[in-house]
Amino acid sequence: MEQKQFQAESKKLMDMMIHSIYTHKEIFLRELISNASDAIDKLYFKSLTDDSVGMNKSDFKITLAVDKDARTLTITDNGIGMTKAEMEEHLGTIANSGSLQFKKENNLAEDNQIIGQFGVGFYSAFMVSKRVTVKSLAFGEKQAYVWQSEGVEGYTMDTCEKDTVGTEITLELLDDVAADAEGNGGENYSEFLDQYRIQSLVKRYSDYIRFPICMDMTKSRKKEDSDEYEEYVENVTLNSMVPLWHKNKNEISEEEYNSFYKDKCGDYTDPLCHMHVRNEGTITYDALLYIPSHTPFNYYSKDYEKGLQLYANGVLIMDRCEDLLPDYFSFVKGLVDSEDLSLNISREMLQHDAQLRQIARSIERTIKNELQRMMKNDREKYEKFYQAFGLQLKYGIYQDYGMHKDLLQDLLLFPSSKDGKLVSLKEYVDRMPEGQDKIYYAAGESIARIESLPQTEQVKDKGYEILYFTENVDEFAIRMMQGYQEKQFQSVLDSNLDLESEEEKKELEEKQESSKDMLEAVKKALEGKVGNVKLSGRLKSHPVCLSSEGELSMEMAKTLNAMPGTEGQKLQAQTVLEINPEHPIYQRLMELQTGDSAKLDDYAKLLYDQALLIAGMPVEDPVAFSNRICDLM
Ligand SMILES: Nc1ncnc2c1ncn2[C@@H]1O[C@H](COP(=O)(O)OP(=O)(O)OP(=O)(O)O)[C@@H](O)[C@H]1O
Repeated sequence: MEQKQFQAESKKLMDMMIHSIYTHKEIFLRELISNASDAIDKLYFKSLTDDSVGMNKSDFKITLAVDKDARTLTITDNGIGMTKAEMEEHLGTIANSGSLQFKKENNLAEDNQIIGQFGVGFYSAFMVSKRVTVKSLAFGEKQAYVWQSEGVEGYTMDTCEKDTVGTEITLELLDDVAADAEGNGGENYSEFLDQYRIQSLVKRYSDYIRFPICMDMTKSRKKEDSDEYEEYVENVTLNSMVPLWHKNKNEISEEEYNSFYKDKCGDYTDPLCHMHVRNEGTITYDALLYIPSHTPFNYYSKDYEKGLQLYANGVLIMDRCEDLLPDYFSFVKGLVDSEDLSLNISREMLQHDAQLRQIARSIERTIKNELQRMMKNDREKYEKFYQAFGLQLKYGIYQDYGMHKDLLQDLLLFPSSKDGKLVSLKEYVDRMPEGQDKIYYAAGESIARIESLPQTEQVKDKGYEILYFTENVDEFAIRMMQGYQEKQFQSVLDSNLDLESEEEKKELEEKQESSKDMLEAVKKALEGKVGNVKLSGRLKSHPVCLSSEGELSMEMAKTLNAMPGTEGQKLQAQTVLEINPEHPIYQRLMELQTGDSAKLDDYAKLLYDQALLIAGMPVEDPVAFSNRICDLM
């Protein structure tokens, strides 16, 4: 059988290369600067073993120049240059990367800084140019060559004058295209002649190229001893070169960390803390992570977008890589830089999610450890963090059927009945008195509201601490956790609290039996509003209280019923009206049961409404409630 080669229609391929690979035209500058940086790296590498290069690291630079009249942008480097053959091979052949070849030939380690690998980036220049001219003098050569192309039709090559080693690429920008009547389809290429636009593109994509990227910028200043202004030209280095995260931690001041955060993450206040990580395990990456000191205004809304910036070898790949952060740590800001990423050809995406997942897992651990350290060593700071983002951690526990509870449960804090301070679950369990085997909590609108609930009295009298759940998600979250350190959570608003002694229970049962008819009559009067009416062993000063039975508590039902889309299908907690047998009202009810059943009805309804009000719930018929009170008065 005959072996055949695949054929490629090179014009079509080139057209696809130019118009289909990249989403944003502006990245052409990133690609050409990366090529210039690679060329310099190659010559620098040579200079380490070859004295004839005659250059120091500080001599290398990339220059950008704009000529508005000629509509050209020129990118010049004093790197290794290209020979005639190399120009033909690398610029005349799609997907032929001289940089990849160089890495292979020189056995460069994986962590070298050379960026190019696919052999396509150069062609992005044609997204914005009608003609591209490359003049180059290769190191060690006497003759320079010029390569010129207008895109798909091919290229020309010739000798040219060039005295210095390196490459100069001139882009003749395309003409602007006016938008149609609806404002669609317009293209503005002139923006790439604007010095500030170029400056911002360099800052955005190429800030950490390790050689200076310089440009003459026209600025304006006040003339000395005059109110007039004059223009002057200043050669400005546009990039910061050394990424902050590549510096040694002990060389970076708090101030530097903070101003980097404010600059990059668009916050006007200092962050609460930073994490500077260098990971050298199976996957190598650097990360600079921050926790803001306040909740962003849109944080708990759909508009908030989580994510970290992602760099590959100091070149920006993605502005917001969502996959690097789990939702429960979505408040974290910052960046990750890795040499180990498999990029796709446009450098806009990653090839293998596995690497990203590995980095994300490691980052998750870092954040958790940092928060735990803060909780232990700087409680005040942690509580500040918790005020801002604690709610998100609770959502995290509730999410995914409680899958993340082990990771997050020790980061939770709740206000407590003990001293009004926030307490962690571990602290709660560690200080539980002997005999207590459950974690008690009470859910309600506010701490003040919960503290006034009659049901809390008995638990406090026992010397047990109560966690106050004031946020809607609290009770849902702990239901997902089921328990903590083998201790069950127990709502003090549950009707089966079971805190009485055997003797007390017996006494209550007897009384319950003898009050059966009255309790039955009260239940009947309430017309199905409560599932049960019973005598209570836990009430002290209050005549009645409302508690619930079963999985769904009253607070949970309230939350679920407030959700959009639940109209017309309200959930109902199984409620129990508890009556205090030690209160004078009990005696009165017993009397009425045998005497005036109409009055008993009224009293039952009144007591139920009172119980609702104490529980922080609205009475169903306020007018009827008010009329009944007036009748009594
Ligand atoms: N300024 C330059 N100086 C020297 N050689 C260059 C220059 N620009 C491009 N080259 C050569 O042309 C080759 C092709 O460049 P191109 O940008 O298309 O791909 P690449 O940089 O190798 O890979 P990638 O597509 O990943 O960026 C480079 O590998 C390099 O050998």
